[in-house]
Amino acid sequence: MNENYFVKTHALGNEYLVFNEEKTNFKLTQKAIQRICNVNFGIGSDGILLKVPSNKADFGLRIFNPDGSEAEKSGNGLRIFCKYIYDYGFTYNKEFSVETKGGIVKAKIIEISNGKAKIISVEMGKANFHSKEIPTRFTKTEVIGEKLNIQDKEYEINCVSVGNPHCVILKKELNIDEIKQYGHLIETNNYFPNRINVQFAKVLSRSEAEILIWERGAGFTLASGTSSCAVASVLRKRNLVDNEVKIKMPGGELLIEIEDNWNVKMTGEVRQIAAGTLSDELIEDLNK
Ligand SMILES: N[C@H](CCC[C@H](N)C(=O)O)C(=O)O
Repeated sequence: MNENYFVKTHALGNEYLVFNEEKTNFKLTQKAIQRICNVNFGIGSDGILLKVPSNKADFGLRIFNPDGSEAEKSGNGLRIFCKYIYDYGFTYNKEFSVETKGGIVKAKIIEISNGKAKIISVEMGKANFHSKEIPTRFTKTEVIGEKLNIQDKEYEINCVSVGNPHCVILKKELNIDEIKQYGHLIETNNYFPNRINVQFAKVLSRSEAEILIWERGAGFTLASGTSSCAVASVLRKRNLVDNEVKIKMPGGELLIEIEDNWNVKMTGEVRQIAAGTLSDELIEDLNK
């Protein structure tokens, strides 16, 4: 593998660039991440995944949002990373563990097509509703059905961590303009010290929900794995769904399974878009 080699892969239209820390000769500073993720001055991406060493799991992963902030976890990012690990021969096993800042997860390659991983499932860990641990500044132990005023709107919010923080709002109808207008205001609201990912969710049945996503540090995205896990957990907590929930997003669908002890499992597709090498000129600019 060349120096500064990257792979660009999408999971339901949520795209990430994967780099191997051992093979990069530039520093992934906040400015470098913003530049690489910018479609005009860089490659363009919803985030960056960096393969790093781990002494607790088979592989280590760091996840960066396009604004340069670091995320504890990413569901689509994890499936994309696992595909990279399998496709590029870092392991021949179909099951392995990955350490993220938001905990260690177990991944399983479920379907292989032409020798490449296509469907992957990840045991994402436990959904955590404890408001301080999410974290939120609400004084109640759990933030389920709490009121949050944002300008002219009064939202009823439900907060959960699946390794990273989420704020789920149940809706009768989903409106893209509304999440684009209010998403950032909720993300950066004073109640959320580490900012927060935001979802609007419409329940379709006991086994299906449709969602829109506003991601912390990224904005409106077509799909999000941890968002799907967060919504399914909140809907289960409110007893609006059963243990298996199909989450429909603008970019596609994920299957989320919630065990009675709040262990969350996510299964879905991943497809590679391109692979290549960053140019010397870009590296020169990144190292400036
Ligand atoms: N923006 C998220 C990380 C990416 C999550 C998303 N892309 C996913 O698939 O889970 C955060 O700051 O927590």
